[in-house]
Amino acid sequence: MQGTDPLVQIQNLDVSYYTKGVQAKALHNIGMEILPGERLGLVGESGCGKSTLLKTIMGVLPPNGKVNRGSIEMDGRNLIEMDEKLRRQTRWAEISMITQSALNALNPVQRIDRQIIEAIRTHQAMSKEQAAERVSELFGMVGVDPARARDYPHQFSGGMRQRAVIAMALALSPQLIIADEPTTALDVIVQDQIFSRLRQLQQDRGFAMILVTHDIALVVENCQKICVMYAGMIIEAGNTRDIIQKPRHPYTIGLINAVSVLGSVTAPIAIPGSPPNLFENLEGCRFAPRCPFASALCHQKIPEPTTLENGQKVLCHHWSKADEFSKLAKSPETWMQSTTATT
Ligand SMILES: Nc1ncnc2c1ncn2[C@@H]1O[C@H](COP(=O)(O)OP(=O)(O)OP(=O)(O)O)[C@@H](O)[C@H]1O
Repeated sequence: MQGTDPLVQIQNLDVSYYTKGVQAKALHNIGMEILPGERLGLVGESGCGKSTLLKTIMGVLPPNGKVNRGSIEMDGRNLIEMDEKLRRQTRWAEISMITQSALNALNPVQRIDRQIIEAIRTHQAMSKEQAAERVSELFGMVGVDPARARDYPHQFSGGMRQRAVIAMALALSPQLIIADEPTTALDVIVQDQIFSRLRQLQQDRGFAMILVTHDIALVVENCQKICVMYAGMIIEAGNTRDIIQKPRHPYTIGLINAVSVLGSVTAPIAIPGSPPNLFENLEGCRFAPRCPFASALCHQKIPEPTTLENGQKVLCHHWSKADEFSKLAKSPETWMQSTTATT
């Protein structure tokens, strides 16, 4: 079910890491909103800032990470300005996370039910018996026999462990679940099973979900909305169907062509080169050095965001030529023309 007021609204968010006094601008001017009950996919290559954005939403940035500007509003409160005690209460109870590796999320020397019972009782006044009942219910929800709840993590297969982590994320019925590459370590069949279960749970229980992945095909299958990140910025966002049918940013066009079925190209075309080093001073559009369509302006000036009639947002000086770019981008030779691509 979708309402009109956003559940979470992020505005003008800048986050940097400081290493030996040198600043890496990991997030620059991030703006996005998540409606209640919405599934939003956040895609981009490794190092583009996806994890930094999630950690900022969860309030778990490492000590050298700093929010320099912006707000994250949830239920009328700015999470960035909230004191740490209140912030801790929102974690798991209002926003929870399913991490890349279930092995990292679960304590290997503790039975799984105890871990979930402890997580529940840290936030809610509940007897051990009531919490244990809740664990059985949660196991049923994620499709694992509740009788297995007393196992240790190593007694579970990879898929079962990831289901246990999903059970933990659901334990306190949060309004937002962030899933960070939740199935990367699993084979394709188990991946499909986990995603169909997650979608079902999301529809039944109505929580909103941010799915973070480098795999745009997963977003197409699972999310109504998509945000494409590049080098710390959201360069395109909107309804998944609109963006797949009519991408307006050359980077999004490239990501789609890297998956042949989506890009309807005979063989996947990789985008040559790699994202910029964020510790360097970057001028102009951050994708310009790899973009086959970049002009002199692109190398000099960061584009202003444009919002199209369908609500699609794009950050490209030349978005109006995107149909032409899409045609040219289906040829691998086009990508070889980008001036400073390194591979
Ligand atoms: N603790 C840190 N200290 C300094 N720089 C960091 C730190 N964590 C991340 N970075 C840098 O911030 C940028 C964004 O990294 P981030 O991990 O958010 O990207 P990502 O898109 O999640 O990548 P991946 O898909 O590989 O997890 C990268 O340039 C990375 O090197």
